[in-house]
Amino acid sequence: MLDIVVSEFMDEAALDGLRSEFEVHYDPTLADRPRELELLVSAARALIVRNRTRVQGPLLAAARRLEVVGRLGVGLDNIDLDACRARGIEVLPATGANAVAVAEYVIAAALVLLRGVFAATDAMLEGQWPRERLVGREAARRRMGFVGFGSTARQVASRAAALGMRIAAYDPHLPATDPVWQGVERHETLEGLLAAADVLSLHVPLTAETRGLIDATALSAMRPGAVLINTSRGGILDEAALVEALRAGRLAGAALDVFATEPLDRDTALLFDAAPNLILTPHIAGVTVESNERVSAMTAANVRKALKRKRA
Ligand SMILES: O=C(O)[C@H](O)COP(=O)(O)O
Repeated sequence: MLDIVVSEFMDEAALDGLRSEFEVHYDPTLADRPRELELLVSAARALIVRNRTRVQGPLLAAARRLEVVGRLGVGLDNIDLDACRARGIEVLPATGANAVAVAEYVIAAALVLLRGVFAATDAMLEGQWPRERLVGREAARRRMGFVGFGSTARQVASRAAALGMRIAAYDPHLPATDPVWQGVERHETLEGLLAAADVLSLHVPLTAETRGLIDATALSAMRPGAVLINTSRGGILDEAALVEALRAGRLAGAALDVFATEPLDRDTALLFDAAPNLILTPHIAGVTVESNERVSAMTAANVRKALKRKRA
């Protein structure tokens, strides 16, 4: 009898651990074949996903034996949490396991965007020597602003502080008395943070409260010449308004790892085409060799424990 279906990529060692105790069906392309996935999940006690599998509507309706969803990551916006709760299906994210990977991505992006020297190879091979055009900015003493100051943002902040950056954040869900605010400029309003940050990094989940949070008005409230990094979720940022701010030169650059539609649809690709100083990556900030091992091991352990507990 099938115990666990894994519909997106997962580390082999963690899979082998699960296979030693359970019947596992692993196919990292299943997220793109929802009908087949529904059929498989109808017999399974557990489902392990990343961010592409829509654990909602028809999939949940088909999943009659489902007891546990293991999430190889932290974002839960692809999962209908209310429906899972109502059915008694546990949803288990890999909390914290990819935070270092995201933090290193954000720091790298901040340095690349501020310095602006790392796209000169083509010009140099053409015989140019564009030194004056490539005089960039230092991170030290600039202000890194965080929208959302949870554990991933704090991993970024400690690294940014080590570079000599000032740390500022807006997080209405963290009480002012929380010790994490020590040494951090705490902003009561989003507008206050936007006006202060030289580098703005987004670290909030996609919820009804955060959808469209960084819209045209928010972007126009940012410091002229600031740069923006989004590793949270695409729906939080108005992509068209960002491109407009980049083209107008109000913002100096952006790095986007997450998008309203993933992979990019044709219209979004056209929108982003040739936008100045825009770095695009395919939802990979949280995925490194090491984080994939940690996330997979944590998820395997979470699912194993839940299945054993439920059987007992
Ligand atoms: O939510 C997350 O942690 C990110 O989406 C990365 O995880 P994923 O690759 O599993 O989506």
